[in-house]
Amino acid sequence: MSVSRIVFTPLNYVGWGSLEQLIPEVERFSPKKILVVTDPVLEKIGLVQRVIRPLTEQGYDVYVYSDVVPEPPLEIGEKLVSFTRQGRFDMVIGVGGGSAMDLAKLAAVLAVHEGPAADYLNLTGTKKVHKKGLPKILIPTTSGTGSEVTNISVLSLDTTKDVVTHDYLLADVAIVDPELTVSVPPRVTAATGIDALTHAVEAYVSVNASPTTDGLALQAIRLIARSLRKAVENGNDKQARIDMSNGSYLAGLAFFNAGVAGVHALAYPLGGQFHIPHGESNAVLLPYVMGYIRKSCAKRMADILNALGGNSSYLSEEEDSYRCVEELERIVRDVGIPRTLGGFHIPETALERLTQDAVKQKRLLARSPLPLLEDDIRAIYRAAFDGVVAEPR
Ligand SMILES: NC(=O)c1ccc[n+]([C@@H]2O[C@H](COP(=O)([O-])OP(=O)(O)OC[C@H]3O[C@@H](n4cnc5c(N)ncnc54)[C@H](O)[C@@H]3O)[C@@H](O)[C@H]2O)c1
Ligand SMILES: [Fe+2]
Repeated sequence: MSVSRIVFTPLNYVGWGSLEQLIPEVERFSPKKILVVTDPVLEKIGLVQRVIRPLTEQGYDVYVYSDVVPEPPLEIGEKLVSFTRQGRFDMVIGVGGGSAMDLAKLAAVLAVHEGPAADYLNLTGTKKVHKKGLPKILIPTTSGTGSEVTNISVLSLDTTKDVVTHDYLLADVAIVDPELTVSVPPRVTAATGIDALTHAVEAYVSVNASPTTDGLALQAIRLIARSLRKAVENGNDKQARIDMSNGSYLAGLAFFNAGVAGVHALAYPLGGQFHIPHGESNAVLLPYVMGYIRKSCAKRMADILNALGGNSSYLSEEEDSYRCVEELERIVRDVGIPRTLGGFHIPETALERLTQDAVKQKRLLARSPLPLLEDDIRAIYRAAFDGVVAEPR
């Protein structure tokens, strides 16, 4: 019998208008000096002001740090950590997509540790996080990463990505208000939505999946399949935004506990080497990775096909796993993300380096239902370059 270790964020508010819970939650911690971590776009469009105005009106001392960039490089994380240590803040609020929330967590935790953030990286670091850090509230403005409920902070390195991860990086409070996502432009809606879908799909087929994460993942897939296209077509579609917020949140809870695997392992080098946004890197690889591994998890792929609302054969799991890959391909195409590496101007000569970097993501690869070795990874990148799903192994 296997035992699943399940961890959730202690308190989550999810729903249209849930931002109203911010003040009472901040009050619980009685902070004297609050750091808000965000990005310049959110400041420019007035979203950050909307979040912090009630705080300043209540007399809180709030400092806005808005130098976060998408797919934040380690150096930006280092700068923010130094700034947080010097600023003597006693609470951190992350407002934004995964990029801002990831840095908010990192800053809150490393504020009470010593040495550079690089020392705490999973692949190359030598130190371990051992203290909880400052209280933190995370408020997503995209429906994608699920970072508001995970214990991971992702940082971009020269050619790939690495993470700082510990349960102390979990938010004290997550506030998931779909109203904050209405302004997300279509291409970002598409990419972040496929990221969330990938979290749910990879969690469902993960070797660490459990009945708890299965329920979360399948419901996430249902909500995303029903509403992602609508949210991309019309950002003001309230029900579609609500579904996507719930879907990405549920997918976050699922993958944080079951793990993501091959799609993310192969996507990280695309982000690192070619600066492709995280969701788009996942989107372009999703059908090719799932097509390659589908025989190792055919029953589960058949379940995913059902959750996607796809056309089940009701005859053969093998046939349905194939149909599932087709359905995933269709969603990626419908939301307008390029379907081959060539669509991102990645040359054939890059495939070997991508392979060598993906091989290093052992933590992720270990959760694939089909063990993915170097030759498998090479074959999947080749398939994504050629635009033809490879024969499953
Ligand atoms: N911690 C985790 O568990 C986890 C999981 C998956 C991905 N990630 C990481 O998260 C990062 C990606 O996060 P993301 O996909 O949310 O994108 P992002 O945070 O990089 O944001 C993408 C763009 O959308 C803009 N944006 C965000 N919200 C907006 C809004 N409401 N209106 C208008 N524009 C808005 C941002 O300003 C930015 O330009 C990557 O670094 C990725 O590796 C983390
Ligand atoms: Fe992701």
